[in-house]
Amino acid sequence: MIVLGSTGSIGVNTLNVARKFNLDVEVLVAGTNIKLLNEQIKEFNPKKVVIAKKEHIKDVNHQNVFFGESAILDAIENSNSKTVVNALVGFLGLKPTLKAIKCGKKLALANKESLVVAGKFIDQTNLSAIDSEHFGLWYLLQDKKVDSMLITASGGSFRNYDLNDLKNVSIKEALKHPNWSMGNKITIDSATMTNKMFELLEAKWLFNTRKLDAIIETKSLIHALINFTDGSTTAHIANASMQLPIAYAILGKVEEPILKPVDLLDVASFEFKKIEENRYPIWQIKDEVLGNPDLGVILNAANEVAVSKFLNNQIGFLDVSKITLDAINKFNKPIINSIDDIYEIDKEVRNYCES
Ligand SMILES: NC(=O)C1=CN([C@@H]2O[C@H](COP(=O)(O)OP(=O)(O)OC[C@H]3O[C@@H](n4cnc5c(N)ncnc54)[C@H](OP(=O)(O)O)[C@@H]3O)[C@@H](O)[C@H]2O)C=CC1
Ligand SMILES: CC(=O)[C@@H](O)[C@H](O)COP(=O)(O)O
Ligand SMILES: [Mn+2]
Repeated sequence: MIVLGSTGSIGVNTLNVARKFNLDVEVLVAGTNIKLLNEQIKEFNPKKVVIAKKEHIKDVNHQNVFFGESAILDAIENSNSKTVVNALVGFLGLKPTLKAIKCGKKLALANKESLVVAGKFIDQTNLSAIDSEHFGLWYLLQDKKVDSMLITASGGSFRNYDLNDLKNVSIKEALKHPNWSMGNKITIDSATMTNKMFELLEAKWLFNTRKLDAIIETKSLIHALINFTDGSTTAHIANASMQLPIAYAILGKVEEPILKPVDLLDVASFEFKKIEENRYPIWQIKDEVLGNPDLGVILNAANEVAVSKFLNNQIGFLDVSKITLDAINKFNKPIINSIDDIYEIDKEVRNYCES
């Protein structure tokens, strides 16, 4: 298989699954963590490696190293592998998603931004999503009439902070997720609840319904619930590890043990909470965004600019949601008829939010 983003949180978990099931790794794609990449090269012996920057090529212990976006696309096109795992973060993942689909590859898609911005143009015939909540929904779906679907949120790094303190929180505090170990960008998305907004859009495209909502479950052990028309509700419960969703997305069927089952006596109790708009201002636009999923490209572009500014110490935590809400207010009627429209609007929104 090809692993895009092999040095990230999902990438490393993907290679853990590859090790466990003895899967062949033909191409590794990484950004700037060359030390970890070199360890991965040594263990998995890929035929080709792609990195972000030309100046790092000399540090990579491999004969066949390329760099940049077009090299990622070429690597997908010229590979023998049937499966591509896209664990890149952000808008950068969209072109590789489209290329993998065009080349007829099976796509294990962690890069949720691809669906957020371009869900209506993404052919899902050979696609499996790598996201704990959507894996949960997929696992729960059975041949019964579904009324609605619920995904859960942890509440993020600041779920217990006094609201008055949110103005001055540090980057270090924001990166302390209560339950999951993930990359920086998604950890901030989780703290603002934008990750859950993305996941509602992701679910809309994956399951073709708008009867969707999210609630907080503080232990991240219940990932998804389905309300069936008959009045029953089922819940997907699993320990917080991405190895289960990744294994299913790559292998389709898994009969070996992957995780230890949750010990409910040990857990003792669950706590559920409403997602409040005063703590998570982004939640004000939930219905608007679900009602018009084309807003996903605006939401994503503004959020990427804002999160990057926050992580570079240029703005405060509360400004992240402010920038995103302002962009949604400004670009509230996007006209999107093609993938090219998406690249154009993405650029326009980024320019607006940067200025
Ligand atoms: N982490 C999780 O548990 C979950 C993540 N997701 C989604 O999966 C995706 C990945 O998340 P996560 O693994 O946490 O993110 P990380 O930040 O941990 O990893 C991102 C990966 O992309 C690589 N990368 C970044 N920029 C470039 C570039 N220009 N060229 C090539 N490679 C690049 C990074 O390389 P390097 O580090 O070497 O610079 C790294 O390997 C996101 O879309 C996220 O929303 C979804 C559900 C759960
Ligand atoms: C592991 C995973 O799927 C993440 O998307 C996770 O859900 C993020 O945590 P939050 O529930 O805090 O957004
Ligand atoms: Mn998730």
